[in-house]
Amino acid sequence: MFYYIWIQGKGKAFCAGGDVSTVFHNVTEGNWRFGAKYLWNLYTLNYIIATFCKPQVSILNGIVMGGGAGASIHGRFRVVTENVVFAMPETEIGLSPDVGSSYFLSRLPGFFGEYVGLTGARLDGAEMLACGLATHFVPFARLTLLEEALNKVNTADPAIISAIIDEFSQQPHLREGCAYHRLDIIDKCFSRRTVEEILSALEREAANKGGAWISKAVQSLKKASPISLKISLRSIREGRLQGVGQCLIREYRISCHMLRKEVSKDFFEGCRAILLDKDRNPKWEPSRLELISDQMVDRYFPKVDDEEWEDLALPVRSNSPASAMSKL
Ligand SMILES: CC(C)(COP(=O)(O)OP(=O)(O)OC[C@H]1O[C@@H](n2cnc3c(N)ncnc32)[C@H](O)[C@@H]1OP(=O)(O)O)[C@@H](O)C(=O)NCCC(=O)NCCSC(=O)/C=C/c1ccc(O)cc1
Repeated sequence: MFYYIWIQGKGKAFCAGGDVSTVFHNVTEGNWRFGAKYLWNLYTLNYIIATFCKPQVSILNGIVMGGGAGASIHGRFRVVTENVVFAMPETEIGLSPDVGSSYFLSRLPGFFGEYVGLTGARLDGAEMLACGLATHFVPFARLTLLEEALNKVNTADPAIISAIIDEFSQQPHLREGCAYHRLDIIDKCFSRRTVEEILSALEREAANKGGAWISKAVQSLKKASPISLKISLRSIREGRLQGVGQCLIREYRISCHMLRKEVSKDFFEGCRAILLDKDRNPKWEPSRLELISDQMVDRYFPKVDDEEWEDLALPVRSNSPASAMSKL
């Protein structure tokens, strides 16, 4: 029996999100509940990981996006290598960052979580470690030795596991020009109340000889679904004051409203443009931030008004030790 959990992907991607194309086909054939059921199971799993009594060691050594983040970041130890590419790209496909990310993004320093969640920026291992998404950086070449060392002690004691991972860890170099070097600018821009104000603040910084990452952030915000951006900002902001369970419940309601195409069909347009037809030219509706009222955004947050719909009912985790809760 193992007293800790080791979780690692096979191939180049740990997980590049859920299988969005399958959900797309089911829902376009009128079966939105297929997607809702999938997310119910997924978010329940995220909650179990986030509150599990055994320490989980997640190895992030490839593309980790969306669903992959939910399977790994809630674990007690997040070990990254030089091969990791991390992103929460949901606003690019008309969704909103989910899998409990409104919890872990809102815990990052300053307003870095808003930056990552709204722009879908890709982070490398050094940046993940600097911001706290990762707990350790271990070179890929040393992973097998690390696994062997952990197997040898086979313990549930987080202090011992941490000390062993430390032995294999390195301090990576934070890339010149990476966004994390300019937390001051990120805080100044991403602390604004609305997406419109965030975008204007970034554009002013870009005009003021800002770094390449600022222009990229502006481009990403302009390319993303406007309604997804507004929903996502509100979701991450609400997440700051909530536990991981409440965050998942809110995210479940948002995702179900999106699957039901109640206010906007952007999720389907995003999947079409990015994953299926691959023209990378989504036609968002509403097409601009100014066309989206607070009342339209409000509609994504309450329970779904449908007799057959059930809210997310997370398992009771009263036996979890304090060390198992709130990893970030
Ligand atoms: C960086 C990637 C992961 C790899 O890039 P690449 O190395 O240049 O490779 P490709 O882009 O050619 O992708 C390889 C194949 O994987 C497919 N793919 C690549 N991500 C995916 C993918 N999430 N799904 C379903 N095929 C994919 C992609 O379409 C392509 O298919 P094919 O041309 O048939 O080989 C790139 O594909 C990428 O950015 N993908 C989008 C990642 C993404 O936005 N993920 C979604 C996060 S949101 C999420 O998970 C929500 C799930 C959800 C679940 C249930 C619901 O009810 C509602 C929502």
